[in-house]
Formats: sequence, structure tokens, C-alpha cells
Amino acid sequence: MPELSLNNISIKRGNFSLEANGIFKSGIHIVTGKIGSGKTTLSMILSGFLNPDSGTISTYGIEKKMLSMQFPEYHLTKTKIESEIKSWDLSPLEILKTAELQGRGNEDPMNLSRGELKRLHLACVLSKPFDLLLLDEPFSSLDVLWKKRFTKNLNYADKLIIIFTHEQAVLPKADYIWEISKGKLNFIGKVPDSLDKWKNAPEYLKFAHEKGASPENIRFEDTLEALCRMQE
Ligand SMILES: Nc1ncnc2c1ncn2[C@@H]1O[C@H](COP(=O)(O)OP(=O)(O)OP(=O)(O)O)[C@@H](O)[C@H]1O
Repeated sequence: MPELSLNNISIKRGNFSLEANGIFKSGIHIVTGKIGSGKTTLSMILSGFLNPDSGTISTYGIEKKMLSMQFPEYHLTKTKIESEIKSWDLSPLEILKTAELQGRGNEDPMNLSRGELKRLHLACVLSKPFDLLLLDEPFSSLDVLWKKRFTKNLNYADKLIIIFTHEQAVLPKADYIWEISKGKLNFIGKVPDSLDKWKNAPEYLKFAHEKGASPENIRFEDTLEALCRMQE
């Protein structure tokens, strides 16, 4: 089972600083935090693209790791959508179908809307094998329908997936919650046991806890189920 440990990681960039410690076990982790709290910075450190000023990262069972950056444009290497997909060593026909972009293979990927490009990018990402997948704001630019599709497809046993996001509406089933605040990465805990400790949880989860309901997970539908159970 893949595992990643952060040992006394610290980084300073101008006025911003971040400290991080903790163990990411296999499963789905949500790392939340306000704008500018350091989610992208941490994703870059975990992927190895950015070196911290101090501290070490140790991994176990991680051979293939992948970082999906917040802005899908950053991933582009080709001027044709079809060539872009081939650069991932994937089948253009299949990926175009998954991203619902059939017939657009000959276009420049920069012609796509941000949401279409994100769909294309995520279709490529989820078609590749990985042990560790780091997703920086995977929901940005997607509409609710695609957010839901994406969360349903995040169904990987025995992998380590870390999602950095401030999404508050459509979330996937998760195993662990983390939060970056005041320059520090904090482990909130395991889902569902620690959900009541998650101060910046989506409003629907906070509402459920106020009502005394205990959602099994962090999705909106888990909250609804928990509230309905209370009525029975
Ligand atoms: N190269 C840099 N030099 C100086 N400061 C930087 C640099 N890169 C990022 N920062 C600052 O570090 C802080 C954290 O940025 P980061 O992009 O990690 O935040 P974030 O939580 O991902 O934000 P968002 O929610 O907007 O995506 C911000 O205040 C940002 O301005």
C-alpha cells in the first residue's frame, strides 16, 4: 500500500511560510485551506517539483506519481488536441469520447474553453496508472455534472490520492481530511469520525452536525442520507 511521510517540512516564499508534518496512508485525502494558504505549494513539494527549505519526504510503495496542476494549460505540450492525447500515450478516440470532445481532435487545445480543457486533462490523468495522484483544484472550471462524474471515477483501491481544494459543493468519498491554516498543515482526522472537528467543512456538513446527524462521508448525498435517517 502506498504511503508518504512528511518529516519537518518547511518552506518560506516572501511573506508566506508553511510547515508540514504527517503521514499520508493509502486512500483519498482532502487537503483544504483558504486561498493562498499553500495548497499548490504543498502539492508541488509532494510531487518533487519544489524543494522545501528543510525537512524530508519519505515514501513507501510509490513508483508512479502524477501531479495534476490547477491550470490545465500548464500541462500542454502540443498544438493539436489529438497530438496532445498521443503525448500521454493514450488513444485520441477514447479520450475524446470520455471528455465529450468528439470531432475536435484537429483543433488547438487552447481553442477549448477552460472547462473543456480541464475535462480533457482529467480524462488523460485518470487513464494513466499511478500509485500517488496529486490533484490541485481538480474541480475548478467544471460544472456540477462533470464534478459529479469526476468524483464517481475516483474509485481506486490501494492507491494514494491527495486532493488539494477549496471545493464546498461536490466532493468525492474521502478517507482523511487535512487543513492548511496559519502556515501549518493540520491533520483533522479520519472520515467519518473526525468530521465534527472540521471547522471549514462545507455548509451542508456543518448543518448536519448542528442537527445531530452523523454523515458516513463528506458528500452531499451522505449528508442527506444521515438527515433522512434521523426522520425515520
Ligand atoms: N514563487 C513565489 N514567491 C513568493 N511567494 C509565492 C510564490 N509562489 C506562491 N507564493 C505565495 O505563497 C502563498 C501560497 O500560494 P499557493 O499557490 O500555494 O496557495 P493556494 O492555497 O494554492 O491558493 P489558491 O487557493 O488560490 O490556489 C501565496 O500567498 C502566494 O502568493
